[in-house]
Amino acid sequence: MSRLIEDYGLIGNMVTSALVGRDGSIDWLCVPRFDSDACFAALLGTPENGRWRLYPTAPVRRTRRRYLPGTAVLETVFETDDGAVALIDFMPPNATEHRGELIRIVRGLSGRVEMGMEFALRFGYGRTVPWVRRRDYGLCAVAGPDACDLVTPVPLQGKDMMTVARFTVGKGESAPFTMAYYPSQSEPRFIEDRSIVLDRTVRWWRDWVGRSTLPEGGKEEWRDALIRSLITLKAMTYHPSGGIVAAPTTSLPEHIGGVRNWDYRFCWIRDATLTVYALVNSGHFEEADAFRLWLMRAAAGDPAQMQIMYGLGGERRLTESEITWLPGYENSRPVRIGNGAHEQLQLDVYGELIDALHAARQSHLGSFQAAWQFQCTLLTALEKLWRKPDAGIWEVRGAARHFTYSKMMAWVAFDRGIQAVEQYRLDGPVARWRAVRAEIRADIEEKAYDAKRNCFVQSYGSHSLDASLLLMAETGFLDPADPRFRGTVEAIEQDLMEDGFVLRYRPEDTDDGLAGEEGSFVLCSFWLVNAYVLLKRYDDASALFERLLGIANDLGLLAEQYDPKAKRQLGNFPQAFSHIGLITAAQNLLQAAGPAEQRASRDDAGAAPVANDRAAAAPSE
Ligand SMILES: OC[C@H]1O[C@H](O[C@H]2O[C@H](CO)[C@@H](O)[C@H](O)[C@H]2O)[C@H](O)[C@@H](O)[C@@H]1O
Repeated sequence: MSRLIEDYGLIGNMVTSALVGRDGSIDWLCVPRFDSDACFAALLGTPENGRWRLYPTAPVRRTRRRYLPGTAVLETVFETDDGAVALIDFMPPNATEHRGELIRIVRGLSGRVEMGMEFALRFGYGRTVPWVRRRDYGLCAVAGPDACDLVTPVPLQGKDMMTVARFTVGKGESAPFTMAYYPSQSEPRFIEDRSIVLDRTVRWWRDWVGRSTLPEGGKEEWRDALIRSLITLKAMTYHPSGGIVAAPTTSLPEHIGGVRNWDYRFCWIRDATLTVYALVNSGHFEEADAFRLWLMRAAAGDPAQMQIMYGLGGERRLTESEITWLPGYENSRPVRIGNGAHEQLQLDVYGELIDALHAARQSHLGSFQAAWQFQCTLLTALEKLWRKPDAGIWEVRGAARHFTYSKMMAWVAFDRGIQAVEQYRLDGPVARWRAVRAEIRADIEEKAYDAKRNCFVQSYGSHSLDASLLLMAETGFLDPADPRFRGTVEAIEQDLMEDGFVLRYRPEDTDDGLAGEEGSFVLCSFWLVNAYVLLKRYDDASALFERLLGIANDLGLLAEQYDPKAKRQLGNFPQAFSHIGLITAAQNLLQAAGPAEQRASRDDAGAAPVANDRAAAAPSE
């Protein structure tokens, strides 16, 4: 299939999600969970790999689409010479780990439009053709552990290993379809009136959005983009356990035709904690608490065995393998499932986690006694680990090295531990932690600073830049007024910017163990917005933010990367990282003291911003 990545919209039920093309074809759906096998995999193959298409049979003159405001309900309007229809796609948020529904309603808006339907269900990532039986309500399809009903009053027919239909819809009429999936050994569930479920789903999303705390004022488009990103992050949470996926897709390429294709349908501690951070800053505490409990269960046991990522239920074995029968998006092979990164050492996750738990503590979330004991154990493990080379935030598959960002986040981990003792009178070996914190700082300042260029570098002894260094002030490691921060930002602008967007690093300068190139990394450009805010370069910050809003698709969705030459999105879609970046940058631009400034100044959440008090908080340094 050669639809652009940005031609897709996302619908979801906080257990799984689907990608709907602007032509009305659902080309990606994994059931029952985000990380289950896909039953529609045309996204990474051909229509024979499974899809569900609803379309006007006459030529479409114009297509427009939008989410119903404040919801994840997608409406696509097709205009033909015979009239116009709206296709409404959504997944009710009452799904479980075993069952869920995808609902499609075709509504006549004007004239009389003939519609076609093609339903090709292929379990097992596009390979397994189910056994399909006719029912008075539609059809029932079964293959191995999976079953699915298609419930509709529209007459269905079998053709070429698919189910097809032709029907017409006049103004004011509608044709509903429910795809209900469940384990094949159980009974199908009663299907409710679709318009009642639609109303309930719309209300559910609007109630959720209504609980957000949004910055006052600012441009309407910025606020709309922020709300869309919040909804998109919420759609990536896995309600049964509190886990959060990095993205709901696998193997959308970082370079068309290349090998940089990864499975993101798992819970990375880094991505999830940053998601929680963005949600908490927007008033959504429930997700944070659910994630904290998920984390305590996932990482329970020997801290030396803590992984950088887990399955949605906390599963540890995420063995990477290839789906050889799928040709890949625009022939970008291999299509991978599982992710070998789960076995890597990535030191930054300790800092991200302890920083997020610190932020949660400042927001007075839940019971923190268990979380505090857990953090103390992590710091004990990190005391032994922080000197080791690692795979870094970008999960390089080349040789391990001493990444500056990893060391800085180890500094953050001890720093937040010390703050917890100082500010909340928690019990911990603070003198020892202060000594480790000072040792890490000295190590970084000695080995990762290029005095000639006045900038920090990607790893000890290297001359390459890395966009993660944009966070040096936001994490509190450097004062925003430190000339070395300004120097680092300027060096990144010179070395890593292409056509106005930021690369995470230059693959030609960084042995990441992989062939080929990649696009600019969307999150990194948002980090530059935040760095500009901290440097008080507000015009540059707004201009870059606007440019970034311009690369989102018409629905406000962002993939992991963007190719500024080809002007198209790349990588898994939509990606939590990109939407986290958008939310945080919007808050930094719209609030007098946004999250970057609060984090940089280590201000207590909710309190008035104060000047950076690093010297006072870190007397031993
Ligand atoms: O580019 C190599 C690596 O790419 C993926 O990692 C990226 O996505 C992760 C999930 O969003 C994110 O946490 C990480 O920072 C990114 O570099 C992939 O998952 C890795 O297996 C791969 O080595």
